[in-house]
Amino acid sequence: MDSEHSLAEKSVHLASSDAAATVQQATNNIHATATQAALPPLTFDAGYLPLDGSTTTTLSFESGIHPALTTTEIASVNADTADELAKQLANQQASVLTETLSSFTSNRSSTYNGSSSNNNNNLLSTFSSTTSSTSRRSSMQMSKVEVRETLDASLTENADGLHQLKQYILIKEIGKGAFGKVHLAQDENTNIRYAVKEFSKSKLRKKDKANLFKLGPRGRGRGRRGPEAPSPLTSESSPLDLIRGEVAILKKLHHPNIVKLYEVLDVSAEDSMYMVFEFCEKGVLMPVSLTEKYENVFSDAECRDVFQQMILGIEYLHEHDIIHRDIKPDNLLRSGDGTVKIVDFGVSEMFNKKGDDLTKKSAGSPAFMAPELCRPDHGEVSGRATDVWSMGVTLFCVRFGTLPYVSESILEMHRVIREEEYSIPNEETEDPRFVALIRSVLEKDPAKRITIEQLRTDPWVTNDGREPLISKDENTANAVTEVTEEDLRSAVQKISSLATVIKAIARLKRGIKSPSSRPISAASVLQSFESTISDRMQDADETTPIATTTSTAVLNTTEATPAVTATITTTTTTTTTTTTTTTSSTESKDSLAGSMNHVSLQEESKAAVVDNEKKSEEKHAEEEPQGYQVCDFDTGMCYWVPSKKSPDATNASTPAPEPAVNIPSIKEKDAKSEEDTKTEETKADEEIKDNEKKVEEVPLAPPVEITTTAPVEDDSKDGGESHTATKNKKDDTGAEAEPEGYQVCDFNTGMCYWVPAKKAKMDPEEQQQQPSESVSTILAVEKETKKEVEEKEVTTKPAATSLSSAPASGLDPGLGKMKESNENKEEEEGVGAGSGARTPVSGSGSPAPSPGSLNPGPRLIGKLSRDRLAMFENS
Ligand SMILES: Nc1ncnc2c1ncn2[C@@H]1O[C@H](COP(=O)(O)OP(=O)(O)OP(=O)(O)O)[C@@H](O)[C@H]1O
Repeated sequence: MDSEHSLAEKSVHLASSDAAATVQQATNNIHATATQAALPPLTFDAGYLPLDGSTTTTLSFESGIHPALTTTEIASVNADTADELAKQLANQQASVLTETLSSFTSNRSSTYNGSSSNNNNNLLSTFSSTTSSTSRRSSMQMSKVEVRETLDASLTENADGLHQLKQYILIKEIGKGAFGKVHLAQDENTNIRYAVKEFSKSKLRKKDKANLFKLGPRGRGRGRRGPEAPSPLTSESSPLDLIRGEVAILKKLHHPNIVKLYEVLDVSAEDSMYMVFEFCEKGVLMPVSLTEKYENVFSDAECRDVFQQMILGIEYLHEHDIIHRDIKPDNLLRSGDGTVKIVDFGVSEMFNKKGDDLTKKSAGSPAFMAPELCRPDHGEVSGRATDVWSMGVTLFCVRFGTLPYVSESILEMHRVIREEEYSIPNEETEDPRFVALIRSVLEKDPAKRITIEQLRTDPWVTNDGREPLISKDENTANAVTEVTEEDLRSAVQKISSLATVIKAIARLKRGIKSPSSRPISAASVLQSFESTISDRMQDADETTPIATTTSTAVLNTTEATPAVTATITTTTTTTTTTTTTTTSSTESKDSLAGSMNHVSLQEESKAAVVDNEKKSEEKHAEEEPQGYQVCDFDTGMCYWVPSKKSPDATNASTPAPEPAVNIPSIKEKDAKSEEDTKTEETKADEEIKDNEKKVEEVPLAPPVEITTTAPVEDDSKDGGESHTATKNKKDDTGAEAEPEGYQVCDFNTGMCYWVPAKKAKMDPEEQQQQPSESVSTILAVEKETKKEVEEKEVTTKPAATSLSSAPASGLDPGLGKMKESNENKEEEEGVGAGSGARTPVSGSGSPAPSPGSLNPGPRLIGKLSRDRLAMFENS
């Protein structure tokens, strides 16, 4: 076992193999022993004991290896509890186990508290002491578990004829979800039981496609939100992407009231994927029916206990900017000790901006949906308030066995929820505090609805202070605070303005430390960035695999060894490397956790980076086609602009720009004298100022007369006939409308162009989501020498002409229909890759009309100054 796992190991010298077997047995049965009255206040899942029959065995408490090993409440496991456990185990080796457990526990605690320098975040054991609601409320410390993802799992049949997935023996079906069955499974090594949820990949794909049409590029797919939100599947996508969003959320959450996810398995040869969850043996809180009353309702005290746990779980989620959006009794399971577990994050949404919870999406089950969501065009609503409403409906159900609002059709249900009042059964005999609480939770006006914060001190919830909840700090203490790949990804994902994206890149290039002062590896940022780009582009077309190529070209990414990637920090990253391999991604993640205080690049790594860069440049020179990509971040469209040397450059007469990859390497930079740099900077500043002046001179809404032979969608009847359209229409008020078109920028050169375009049809929701960035906010990366700038201008202008045939449909993120029609056009017109000077690498399905067939084409807008860059950074 490698050193990373050493903390979690403990060698135990046992007198005999019999003793070893005893300990094995005892450990396997810890969970049962504890829960089945032998040790009521303490339960913990067994450790993994790979016994070899000898006199020495190893206790492996490592969740990274074995999913059973999840710490739930380390803090409460101390020498005493271990001692107590040992007594109960009643075997001759108990003291050994006791010692082992306590020593392991103290090790873990110190690691958890950050005092260990080892990067052992994923090495955790499973101990919990949560059986009574008091203990549940009093100790919420949990630690992280690394969720394993296996892409090549296989489903086999064991000797008993049972299906087996890795070590999980599928015992029986315990439920059915929308995408497949849920199985009770048992780990053949530890006998610990799990709920293994099966997903049909084909069903997920169908849903993914359906949502693609329904919701547009940002609202699509199961678990589509925040970091690691799945892209529409391409032939190259991992099937895991289908559930990536849900997995990403669950990975971040470590709370007793949130179901624990241990593993995600993809059986590549079959239609199934599996998520391995902690088993909640008491099942759903209660069945809910639209028509029948559930008779076995909860007592007042039980309701309080359940509701308190819901508050804690939801508070924890909201604190981490996650909105569940489907709270209902069906999604509240109970473990053996009665702990409520919130499950099913399939429609949950993770907000990337702290405090932001505004959502436009309607999700969840109609009967539990808040009134503000029960409108076809409800605009942005507070996700937190909608979760509170659903909690209220759930509480109503568990208390009265019925729903507050019932209707047979969804539309009517929406109307009833919006407009009608519910009645509380036997209100007169009900606890007035409960009635008051229900009324404040089921308040139709979200602004007046009680908040989670207020629920904490509600008289019924706390039973007039006699049963207080643990403090918010304690409840949310186990925050996932370190910067992870996911965080970065999400940060970039939510960056909607072109300026912000450029700013991020500019910062990266200039090696400015992130505002949070956290060391973020260049690789991570670049990788996040490229994911965003590729995600957006894949939004535009799920049929063309583009991610890797595109990101590589845009960001001048090259392969880096994991070791190098892991040590890069922002201070000196400049043009260092990134990688798209899984290995380096992991390494990079580790580096984030492990290098929190580093601000400079170590010499060793620097040399490695330079070396690597050189190698990769050589490699790219051989492999990469010459050219560069320009991207419009508002639409997510990117285009490949071949350079002179490019094999794609069919329009050889048009001088193409140099590949936009000439950001000075560290090596080059180091070689320049400071003086040279200063002179260059001064020159560049002057040039930038000039350009800025040009930017200001460019009218934001230039009236453009467009003559085109390309069929414009609205005028499709005209076929390929030539016609003229005035793009700048006046709106109702007579004001000059925004120019129609889009910006493309080459981030390496900092050059931006305005490309007039035909009117895009856009889903109104999407249209609102799409940022509209004014031209004046375009900024450029500095540090170009005057010469370089001049060269760029000279060389890029012709390219701009070639770009004039950029498909206007690139504006349209509505995708589905547009894509179809574009594909048809492409066939009809015989236009495609290689037919023009530029090929849309996004594979958006947009045609690449022949040069000159569209509008006058992009115009150079210019660059922004350092001042403006600084202004963005300060804002
Ligand atoms: N972790 C678990 N422990 C025990 N039983 C579970 C667990 N997860 C699911 N189940 C059982 O399986 C049933 C179906 O669960 P599942 O979450 O798949 O249903 P669903 O709400 O339709 O979800 P989805 O829409 O995501 O498929 C649940 O009602 C419950 O009985």
